[in-house]
Amino acid sequence: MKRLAPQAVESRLHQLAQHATDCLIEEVNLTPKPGLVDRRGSGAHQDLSLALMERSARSLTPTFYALAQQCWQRPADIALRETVGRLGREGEQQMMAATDGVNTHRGAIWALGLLVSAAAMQGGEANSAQLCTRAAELACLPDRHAPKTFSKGLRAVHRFQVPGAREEAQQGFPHITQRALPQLHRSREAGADETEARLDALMAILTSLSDTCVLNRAGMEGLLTLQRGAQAVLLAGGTSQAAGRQALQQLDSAMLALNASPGGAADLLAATLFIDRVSIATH
Ligand SMILES: CC(C)(COP(=O)(O)OP(=O)(O)OC[C@H]1O[C@@H](n2cnc3c(N)ncnc32)[C@H](O)[C@@H]1O)[C@@H](O)C(=O)NCCC(=O)NCCS
Ligand SMILES: Nc1ncnc2c1ncn2[C@@H]1O[C@H](COP(=O)(O)OP(=O)(O)OP(=O)(O)O)[C@@H](O)[C@H]1O
Repeated sequence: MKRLAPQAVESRLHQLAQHATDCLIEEVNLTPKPGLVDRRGSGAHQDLSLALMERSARSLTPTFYALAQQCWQRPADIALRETVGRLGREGEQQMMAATDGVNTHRGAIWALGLLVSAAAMQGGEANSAQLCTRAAELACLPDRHAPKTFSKGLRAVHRFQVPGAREEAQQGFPHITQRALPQLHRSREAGADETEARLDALMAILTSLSDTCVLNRAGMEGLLTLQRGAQAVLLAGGTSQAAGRQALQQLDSAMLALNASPGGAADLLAATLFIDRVSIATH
């Protein structure tokens, strides 16, 4: 690993934290997303808004910075896992303080927190596969201090016997490496503009993610509706095509009718944008 001067390290740590926050802000501003908060409004959410999501994203920069600082050029071991867990939980408290108790970004703190940590472990230089592998190593390690509390995500994982946020990270974010990033690149190369390419990447995640946010609100039927709807957008040529945009509009209406929204997929899209920004290109 390269040895950087202290000032260069400091600037890289700040950059990683700022990129993570920027990706959250870009995710929420991406429009139109099915059922999610975007520039048009709150989607299927009563307690969320664009302004609240942006405030929440900004409150997380110090958490991402602390994660990067603690993880800089360190190997994945239990001590580091426990530090990351503590900082992640403190980040959740920062978020809750900034939003008056509304859960805006719990899943995003988890995914982006692990990826910021992974980028720092690699000394700020890694390709997407290395980033996801390092993040998975951390996610697989036990954290003695993790509270054994009830969560909506765990309830869905047990009830429907599907992988959730924890498993996605432990498996090295397959929805990012095998779906979202390849789709993002394919759509860009096919001439889609950046908004269309990002929406297509979101659709690619949605085609197979077992999003516990959707399962909790709309059950397995709701999740299947979402997965088929996203597939229809991509089969119609993606959101750069009129038929693809129309399929997306139908999917949005279906999600609003089900009062459901794929918050987990939105988190993974933000994480995809982060990897796209910080990783060394290998494709
Ligand atoms: C693993 C987490 C997300 C808790 O998972 P759990 O399923 O119990 O949680 P909860 O219902 O609170 O939140 C789940 C969130 O994950 C996202 N999500 C849902 N489904 C999925 C999925 N299939 N894949 C990825 N993300 C998903 C959604 O945003 C959802 O709101 C996390 O909050 C956690 O354990 N944090 C502890 C602190 C820690 O160790 N942090 C380290 C990194 S900073
Ligand atoms: N643009 C977005 N719009 C909506 N949700 C998003 C967006 N981006 C990320 N999310 C994620 O979605 C999650 C919100 O999901 P959900 O509403 O299911 O959470 P909850 O408050 O725990 O549950 P509920 O609202 O069903 O009571 C947030 O934790 C956040 O990680």
